[in-house]
Amino acid sequence: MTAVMAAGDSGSLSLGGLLSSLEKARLHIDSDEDDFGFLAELLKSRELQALVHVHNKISRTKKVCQPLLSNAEDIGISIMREIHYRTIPSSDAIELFAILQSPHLQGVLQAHDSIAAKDFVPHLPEIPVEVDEDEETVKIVQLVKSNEPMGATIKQDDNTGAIVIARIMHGGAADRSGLIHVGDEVQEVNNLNVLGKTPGDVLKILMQAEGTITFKLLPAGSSAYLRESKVRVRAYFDYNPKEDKHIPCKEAGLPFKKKDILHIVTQDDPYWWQARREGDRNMRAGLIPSRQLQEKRILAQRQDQTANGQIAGMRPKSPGCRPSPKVKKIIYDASESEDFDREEVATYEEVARLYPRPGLPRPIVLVGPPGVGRNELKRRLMALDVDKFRTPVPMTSRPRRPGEVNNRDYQFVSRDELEEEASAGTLVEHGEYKGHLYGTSSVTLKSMINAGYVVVITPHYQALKYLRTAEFKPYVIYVKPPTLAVLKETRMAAHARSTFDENNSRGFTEDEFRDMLKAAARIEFHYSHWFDEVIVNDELSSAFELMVSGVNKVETEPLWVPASWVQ
Ligand SMILES: Nc1ncnc2c1ncn2[C@@H]1O[C@H](COP(=O)(O)OP(=O)(O)OP(=O)(O)O)[C@@H](O)[C@H]1O
Repeated sequence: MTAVMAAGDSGSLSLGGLLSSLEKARLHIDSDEDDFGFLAELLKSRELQALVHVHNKISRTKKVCQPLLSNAEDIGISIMREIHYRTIPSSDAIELFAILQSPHLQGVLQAHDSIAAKDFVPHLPEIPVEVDEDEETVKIVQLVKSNEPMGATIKQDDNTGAIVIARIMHGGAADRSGLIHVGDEVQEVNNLNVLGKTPGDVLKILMQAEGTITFKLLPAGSSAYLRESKVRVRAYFDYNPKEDKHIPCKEAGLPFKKKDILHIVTQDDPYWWQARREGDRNMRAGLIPSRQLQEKRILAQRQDQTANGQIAGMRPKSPGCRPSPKVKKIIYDASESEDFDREEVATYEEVARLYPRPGLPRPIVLVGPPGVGRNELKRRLMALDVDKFRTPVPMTSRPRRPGEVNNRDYQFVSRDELEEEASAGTLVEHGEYKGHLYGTSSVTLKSMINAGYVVVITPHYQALKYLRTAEFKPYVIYVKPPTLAVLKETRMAAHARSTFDENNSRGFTEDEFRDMLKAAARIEFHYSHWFDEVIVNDELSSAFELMVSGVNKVETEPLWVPASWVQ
């Protein structure tokens, strides 16, 4: 039996006409009465009539119901952002903001995007088909060749040598036709038998073909179709398929940059996932290396680099070689080698949108190399609104100095108390300096967050491992030093005080600037995947402005965070 399928048939159906043709045919065809009875019942059934009614209604509508995009929700957010940054928004803009912010409209936009991305197909059980052993069911599929790639890849079946569909790209022409599935065997292309041909031969035929291309396909045994997953990930590396020797089809690859949010459409293949860049209007998915493949690649690359000594400078120094600590304040008690002990292979992180929670602001965490200006930025931010921004007072075991006030400058506690807190794991960071312990209590931090303050902290970068949790949901800003030349110029012009000098009595030395840049390189190498924002602290006023707009963004916009923080 040959079933001819054509996408987009919009002709109206008449069940009455079909029924009378069936009655007429009954007299001439020698067939089982039961079969005729079954068909007649089906054509008379109310369910089928209702379906046909809906079909006819839709097909009579002049407008073609095709989604123009699948990122309406993102566009809504961009408009809200645009309105938010207007100094004096018009009343219409304010009204639009309120409409876009309403959960109902956001739900509608989300539903629209799911439908546009075909993220709605229910899992139906397979319909058992009884096929005559000698008879093969083939399907004829026609696709119109255009500038857009076909959205399918082919390969030669290892066992049978037949040409089969290897992959269907989500949202591509083949996928949209709904008629081609992974595993379908290609028998003919434009009436040319492809039996015994290689995938290369078939590609040549396809390249030479013009207009409509007709495929004769033998459907795969299982018609497992693709269902889009809802997984979003943040990529932690740059990817260019053109430079990837191993990708099955370079044209089908999806290039992306570190920190891009990707919508993973399928993870069926252990090595090659299909994804779209979030917010990309192009509904066609592309191939990207799976987490498993990328982890293997990174580990192999690191082994090579280590063997060639390329990352030797990044490796932990032996204790004997470590320079004596110069940091004035808290010396965090984790050694540099901790970076390596806990090192993970950063490939993708599953993310979800976290909407601002009124009365429960996210803490702002400033990290960066010592001396870069985190405390200066924090001080300026706190001065903007003393009732809104707070910073926890650190604890110390050192005796109170004249003029110091308990709970303002430090919480003065005994060494035993601090040690107990540290071993109970209730400190987000702690360290020892000149024989005295210092630490920041996670209890204080939590109570400030729960009281509705925007907490601003400047912990040691290694504390990120303990802070970046669902409990605190921090927004991490990395304060990056500018180039050596700009560092020297800006700090000298501002008579900046060296934080490496205990008394803050002198400016930074050239060596200290160089140390700052070295520390920055190390922090970026190990922790950059955790930064929500990077601010280069060159001109203090512009760095501060960037920080203020980052802080505003956290309060007003849904932002991507690890998926586990949202569940
Ligand atoms: N962009 C800048 N231009 C000029 N001077 C700056 C700039 N940023 C910071 N400074 C100055 O540099 C000095 C060190 O800054 P700050 O105390 O904020 O460093 P820090 O990152 O908190 O260091 P540490 O982590 O060692 O405490 C201060 O005198 C500060 O005013």
